[in-house]
Amino acid sequence: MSSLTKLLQEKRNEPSPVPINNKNTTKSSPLLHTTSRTLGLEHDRNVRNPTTSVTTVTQLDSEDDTETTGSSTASSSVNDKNNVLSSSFLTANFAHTATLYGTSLQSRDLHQGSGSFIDNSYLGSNDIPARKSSMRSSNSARPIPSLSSSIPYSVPNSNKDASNTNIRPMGLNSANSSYSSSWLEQYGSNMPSNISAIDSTVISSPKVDSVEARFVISKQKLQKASMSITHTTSVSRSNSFSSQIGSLFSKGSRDKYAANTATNETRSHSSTSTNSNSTAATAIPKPGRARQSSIYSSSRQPSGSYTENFYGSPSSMNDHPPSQSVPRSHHSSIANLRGFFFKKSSGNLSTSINATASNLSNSPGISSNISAVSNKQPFTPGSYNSVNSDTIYSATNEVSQPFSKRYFRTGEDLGAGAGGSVKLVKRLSDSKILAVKEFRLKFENETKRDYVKKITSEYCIGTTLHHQNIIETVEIVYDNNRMLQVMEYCDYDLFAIVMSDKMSYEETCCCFKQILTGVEYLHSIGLAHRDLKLDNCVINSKGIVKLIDFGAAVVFSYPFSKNLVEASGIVGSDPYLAPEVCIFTKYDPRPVDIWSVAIIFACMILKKFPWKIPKLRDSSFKLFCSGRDCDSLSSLVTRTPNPPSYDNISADSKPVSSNNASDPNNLNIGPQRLLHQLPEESQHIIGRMIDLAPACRSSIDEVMKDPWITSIEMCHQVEDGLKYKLVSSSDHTHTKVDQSEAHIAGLEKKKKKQQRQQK
Ligand SMILES: Nc1ncnc2c1ncn2[C@@H]1O[C@H](COP(=O)(O)OP(=O)(O)OP(=O)(O)O)[C@@H](O)[C@H]1O
Repeated sequence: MSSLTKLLQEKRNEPSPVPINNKNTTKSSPLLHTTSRTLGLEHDRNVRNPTTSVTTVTQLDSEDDTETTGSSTASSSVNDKNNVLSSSFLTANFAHTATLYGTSLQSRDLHQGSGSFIDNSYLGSNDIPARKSSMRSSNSARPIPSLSSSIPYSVPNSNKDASNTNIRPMGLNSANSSYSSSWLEQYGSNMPSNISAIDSTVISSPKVDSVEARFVISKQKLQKASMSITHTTSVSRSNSFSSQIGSLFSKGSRDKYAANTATNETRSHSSTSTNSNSTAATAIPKPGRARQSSIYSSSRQPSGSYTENFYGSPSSMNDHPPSQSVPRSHHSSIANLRGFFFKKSSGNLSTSINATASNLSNSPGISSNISAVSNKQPFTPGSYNSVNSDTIYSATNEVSQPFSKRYFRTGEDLGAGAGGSVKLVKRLSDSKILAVKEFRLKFENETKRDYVKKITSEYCIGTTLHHQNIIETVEIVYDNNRMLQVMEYCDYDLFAIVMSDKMSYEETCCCFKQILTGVEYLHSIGLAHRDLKLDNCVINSKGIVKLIDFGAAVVFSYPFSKNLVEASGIVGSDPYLAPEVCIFTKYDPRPVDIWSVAIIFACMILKKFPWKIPKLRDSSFKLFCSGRDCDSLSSLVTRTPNPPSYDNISADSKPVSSNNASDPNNLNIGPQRLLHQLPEESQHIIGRMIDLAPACRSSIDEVMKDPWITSIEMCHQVEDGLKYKLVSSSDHTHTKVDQSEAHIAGLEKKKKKQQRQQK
């Protein structure tokens, strides 16, 4: 399969048919700074059987092969629907995600076609039929090049086998482009008639069900003293909730940040119940699943004997699976895990990794009972009455007692998603309130291997990460045929706080910077989250934001290696997805995180999504892509580090609003479409973070060095002996909402109640 790297190389060797802004060609991308080197190719454990692959997702229907923005021409006029904007650009993107969930392609199509996710008013009327058609036929479509292959990375022997393209030296230009130009073919279509405004009104969180367990993470010594956790009951939300809650944010909230800043000063001190009537919408379009879980997709990886070997041998987690079962076994998730830890860690860490792996594989019944237990097994309050409970990981020494003797479930659900459900529990020893994630059971159509990979990845990551902006895992237990992850509890979902519409601008910036700090930590250790969204940020009573849900996290770099391990699959939630995820089979996951965090910031400011999905069928996104002196999304996404036009946005060069679509200063098209709605001081770095080209996108290090980011006062904790001391910012306080609305589940309950009352 061709790759983005190859595509870029191809572009460099051939004159670009469309002028591209190359003003600052000397500026180097953080992704491109490393020296060229030949890589030892590693097998891609994610290579699918082409006959069954659904997670590759990079198949485009012939109708979708081109994607043209119609940028820099009057054809991108917002007001003239007769102007031609290449429908190839419009349609090329949507097909990718649609194929992700394997058999869900059609269901997703139908789902979207029903308007449950993309309301008809959001899309051009001409888009919907075309999209349906394309999606349904995408199974027979040609594969799309991977982002990683088009990105400027060196891809030795990349034209030999797609399986060899998932690891590339970070920052190298590629060669040997075999990228098919067919998908760049252009064909026109009429502009949708209703694309004049960013009209996404739904903060939704499609399920994150794609997971690549690329590594095993060993436990580290918990060095921090336990953080104080507020003992507060709460209700839950999950991404499924947020996906259902629909139009939580009013359309009219655009440009409200200034007003909110003024009015929220007083409101932010409120700890009373949230008056969400103004923000909770009645219409609740339910977004479709953003993607199919690569881990859930049996086609994503070969199944069969490897699974049996995995379970059959306690040490098999650290062994390469049989090559005949997993042709790319040497780069299997287990191998990845080994590499990650053995290289990075001392003997202590390696030992603990092995112990973790052994514990998992030796856990009674974990192999034999996975399939036997019903996914609908009831989980009643106080039901931790296990007769068979093994502690796999614990940050404390209080594991002599069975799990059921040490915890009591309060009955409160905190949330549920693709990975499982999260409950509120009380630790009996100190009455501390904690959260317990009960990993889901294996799906019927899921292989044991895929299931264990999913579980292993998430809980191992949880035990490894230690940072104030990352949720702390207290214990991992195998109890009653289920994996349980005990975590610190946070009182609020950031989603719920944003929903309250009480956040001050300074508070928003603080949360934004805390999220960035968490991402900085993740990226510094070679991990990418891949599902960053409001739903996956919780905040404690002290105003400390923590990232949760590492079910989609991947290793992109192993210790002492400069090779980039590319991620694959459309993983994440539609509105937060970076465009390259929807186009290429493989991509660098770091810029994906950066993009998602920028979308989070935009959501916090605008109280709505800029677009519902980063595909050209989404009129708002199409307009965002337009006006860039480039006529195709593929060209935009595969650009080398040539600073985009909006890169130079400043107070001096701020464009003047115009209604003329051909006017480069038209705020309705191009990056200004979104950026002009954001605070001026944020526009530069946010613009860099949502650069369509991942190679040009700011790295987390660049983001953290941005003058505006640096100036943000961020609440944080500092070590004070064995404890942590809160350092609160002086320019804001953190919003507290009533516990009945602190989590999405509470908002959902309220919404259902309102619906009942309306009937
Ligand atoms: N430590 C925590 N404290 C408070 N609430 C939490 C905590 N962990 C999870 N939650 C709540 O539970 C919900 C589900 O958690 P999580 O996202 O880990 O589940 P999931 O099944 O992996 O979801 P997804 O479908 O996004 O993968 C979260 O959205 C959040 O509301």
